[in-house]
Amino acid sequence: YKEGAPPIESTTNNVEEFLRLSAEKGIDLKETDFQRLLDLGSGSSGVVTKVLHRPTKLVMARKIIHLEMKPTVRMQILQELRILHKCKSPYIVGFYGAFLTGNEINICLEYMDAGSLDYIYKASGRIPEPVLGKIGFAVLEGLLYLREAHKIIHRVEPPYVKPSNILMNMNGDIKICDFGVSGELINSMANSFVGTRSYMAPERLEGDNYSVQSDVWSLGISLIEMALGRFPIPPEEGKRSTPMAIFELLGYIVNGPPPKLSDPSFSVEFRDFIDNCMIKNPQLRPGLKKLLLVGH
Ligand SMILES: CCOC(=O)c1ccc2n[nH]cc2c1
Repeated sequence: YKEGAPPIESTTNNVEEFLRLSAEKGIDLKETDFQRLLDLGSGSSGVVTKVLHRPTKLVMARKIIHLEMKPTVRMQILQELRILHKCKSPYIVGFYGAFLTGNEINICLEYMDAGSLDYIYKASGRIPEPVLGKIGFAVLEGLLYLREAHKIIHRVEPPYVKPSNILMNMNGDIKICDFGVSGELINSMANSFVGTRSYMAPERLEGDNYSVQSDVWSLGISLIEMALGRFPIPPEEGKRSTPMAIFELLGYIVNGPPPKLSDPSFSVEFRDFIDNCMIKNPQLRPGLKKLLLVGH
């Protein structure tokens, strides 16, 4: 980077560039080096802001998680987040590093300038099948990478595969973020966890032990949501006078038929792919590798 050069927006090798620079010049991330540029939203796990890291002129997404926690837990969380330095995949949002400010954990991530897919589908109406195919492929590859390369299976809750956790940039890259690498972070957030258990697979809602297949269910219901432009439970929104309450919705997921993409404007192959993701019995639901084969 050169003094006075424009901020470096999102290109996929930013993280390597940053890590080279920071190693070379001994730069470590600290609060005073950041300039806030724009609020990106607050997800289930924290407030995210577009920031400029002045020393490297890199634009980043900084996620701030406020946690009242004992110093030992804080150090444990930072230690666990270091795993993210090793997560290098075209399907996983890049990680620049993390640091503490008071009672907050600051996680600095690759900035994805097209935003999250829940924002995108809400802005564009529905997402066309060819794009949904790319999304499905990217998420499956990302999950497979996390599981194979780092033995990270998504921990208990919240479900990580949902449209707000799938990000896109103007290069057309699709990456997942917010996967549960830090057990302590998840535990600390568990009681402050609010929101969308509705992406959770029926077996998880019934408290069965975690199965990796649960992410497949979450992917399926996310793809239907992006295909239809609305969360697919209850099936026909129009027929109801009142919106379904969350406990009714969870009961429906556990006891009702699985959501289906029956719209004939989608190919038979895609609808079969979705039906496979939405098989209620996790033993019968296909795994990541099988679905990646189906996809081709
Ligand atoms: C509201 C939840 O948004 C996020 O978690 C998040 C994470 C990394 C990002 N890079 N660019 C945009 C991002 C957004």
